[in-house]
Amino acid sequence: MIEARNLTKTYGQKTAVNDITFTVRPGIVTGFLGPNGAGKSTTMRMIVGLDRPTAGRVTVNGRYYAAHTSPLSEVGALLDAKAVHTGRNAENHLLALAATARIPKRRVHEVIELTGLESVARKRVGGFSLGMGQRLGIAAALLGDPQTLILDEPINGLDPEGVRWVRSLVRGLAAEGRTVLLSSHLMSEMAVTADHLIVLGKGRVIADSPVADIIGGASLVSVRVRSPQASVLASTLASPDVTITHAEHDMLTVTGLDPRTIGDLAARGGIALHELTPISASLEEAYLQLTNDDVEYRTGASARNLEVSR
Ligand SMILES: Nc1ncnc2c1ncn2[C@@H]1O[C@H](COP(=O)(O)OP(=O)(O)OP(=O)(O)O)[C@@H](O)[C@H]1O
Repeated sequence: MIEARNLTKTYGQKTAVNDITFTVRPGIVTGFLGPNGAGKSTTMRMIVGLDRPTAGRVTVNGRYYAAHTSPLSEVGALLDAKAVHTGRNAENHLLALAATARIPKRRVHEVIELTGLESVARKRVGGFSLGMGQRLGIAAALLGDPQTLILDEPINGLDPEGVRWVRSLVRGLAAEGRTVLLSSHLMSEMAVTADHLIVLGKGRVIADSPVADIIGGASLVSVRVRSPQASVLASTLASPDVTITHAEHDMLTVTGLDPRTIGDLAARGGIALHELTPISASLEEAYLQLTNDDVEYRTGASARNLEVSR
């Protein structure tokens, strides 16, 4: 369990993390989200003692990271996959890490196998692709067989097979009762990997809820309506705040009215309905609604008009 209480970090005038309190529980995957610069990496670094809080505290299983007798066996972290000695080969990198933490050599070979690095284990890390570097970072995080895992953008650079592998790995680790904190900007992946989300915005916690609640809390995106009199229905529903797309000859997609109002207006006009389906928001849409006021670095209006899949 990771417990942050009134955790704050300032760099000069900049408040990167602003008085945040949260608990990351064992047995589930907790996603850590937020726009660029929201404070996720700073928080993760404070959890593993790489940054000292300006105020407040964060503990893992009731103790500060540094107070654990064998920190690598308590907490495994992937924070910056590039932070390795590029001249070493992967196996030697892991052997060196294992030696400092009195972890047996056998475990190095286990994590190499677990992360699919067998064929490149004797290759220089400097020549690794982004994806292989990520796998090596995950191997290092797993080395001490820790109860708690903190993975900052672990799927960055991974191919679809690698992404799926990380998903089943973290879900498996959580199912074993471990605590897993995972950050990613890929919402579609978070939606299928995480059970719970903590969302930061400008250094504050703006949501701390199960994934389903965050999606459920977003406003309805649209309603799919089928009617043999679709054109008549479209004129009945038309108003300045309503957008209607005539997708197929008998199907409309309506934005700006809820299903009940559409049903009532159709009944009043004597129009038969064959389907009335609310289309709920995807996690990406829910996330964008949630963080709308907390985006520090905006790319322009087009960033809000992402084509989303559901
Ligand atoms: N060492 C530092 N010195 C000064 N400012 C810093 C330092 N580290 C982080 N910051 C600032 O603190 C804020 C939070 O940064 P942080 O890297 O924690 O955000 P993040 O949520 O991880 O972002 P991203 O998604 O881009 O990785 C940013 O405004 C960043 O510029």
